[in-house]
Amino acid sequence: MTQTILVPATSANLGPGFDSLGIAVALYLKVEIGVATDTWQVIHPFGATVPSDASNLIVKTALEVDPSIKPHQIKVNSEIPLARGLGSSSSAIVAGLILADALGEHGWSSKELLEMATRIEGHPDNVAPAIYGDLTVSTTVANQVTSIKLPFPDADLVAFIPNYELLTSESRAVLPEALAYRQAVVAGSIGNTLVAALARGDLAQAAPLLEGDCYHEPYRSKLVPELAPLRDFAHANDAVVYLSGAGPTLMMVAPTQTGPKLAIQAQKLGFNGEFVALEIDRQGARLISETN
Ligand SMILES: Nc1ncnc2c1ncn2[C@@H]1O[C@H](COP(=O)(O)OP(=O)(O)OP(=O)(O)O)[C@@H](O)[C@H]1O
Ligand SMILES: N[C@@H](CCO)C(=O)O
Repeated sequence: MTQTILVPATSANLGPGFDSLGIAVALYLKVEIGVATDTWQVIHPFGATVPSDASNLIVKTALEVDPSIKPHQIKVNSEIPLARGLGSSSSAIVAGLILADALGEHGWSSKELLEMATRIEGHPDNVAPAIYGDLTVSTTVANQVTSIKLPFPDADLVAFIPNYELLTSESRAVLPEALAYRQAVVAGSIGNTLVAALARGDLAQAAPLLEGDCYHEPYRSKLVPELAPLRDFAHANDAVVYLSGAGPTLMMVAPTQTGPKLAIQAQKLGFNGEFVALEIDRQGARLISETN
């Protein structure tokens, strides 16, 4: 029997939903569980900077939650670019948890996976949609993670994926230590109203709120100089843009049936990167077992 773990990419924040909102998109991390070996062997396409032994993030995560699992060869293929704001580290963490679940035969629930993944990643906005699929609204209160899955409204998504990396740690380092009370109240109210509009499937009301963030985009825009000109382009085409996760990917949200054409037009802007039309993944992470 062959077992393959499939985990979608994710796009977090959606503007004012900092560290809380996220969507799953149809780019996948695929991990095939191979034969048992003496030491962990990870065959992957990422080059020398990503480890191929037990210190690889996928295996490290698996061993953190179940140190008793035996070494295997695992084969990794990925459509998710690293350090671009499409949740590559969260997908790797979720894949590691499912690897430990499969090898340790634990039968963990999605909620158990969510709790472990949030503890390891530090915030639930990417790991929740990676596990559940679609749009998730999440928070942690008194060490308890709550995540609500909602259908993201009908819309087309076009990601601008720059040719440069931006590590989450670097992008968090430019954020302020504190927000003034009044500013925090406004920021929260924009996020709340966005969630209500998304829950109603009302893209027209959600669109300006997706651009209403006060928590992180004002501080991070200097790291992603394409944000302002892409917003101008988007507005001329009935679309809006938010910084995906910690960046540098920018996500355009556009009316249905317009995404592929918008991606072709936007490519002509001459930015240093690629425009990709993306679908929402409605299902989330899964383990596929096939008999040979
Ligand atoms: N499949 C993988 N296998 C091993 N390590 C990985 C894998 N995917 C990501 N990583 C590690 O995670 C790092 C990227 O994590 P980081 O949190 O900076 O960005 P991201 O998760 O892609 O973006 P964001 O969190 O903003 O959506 C990579 O540089 C690599 O070290
Ligand atoms: N909410 C996180 C996502 C990236 O891990 C951030 O914007 O820093």
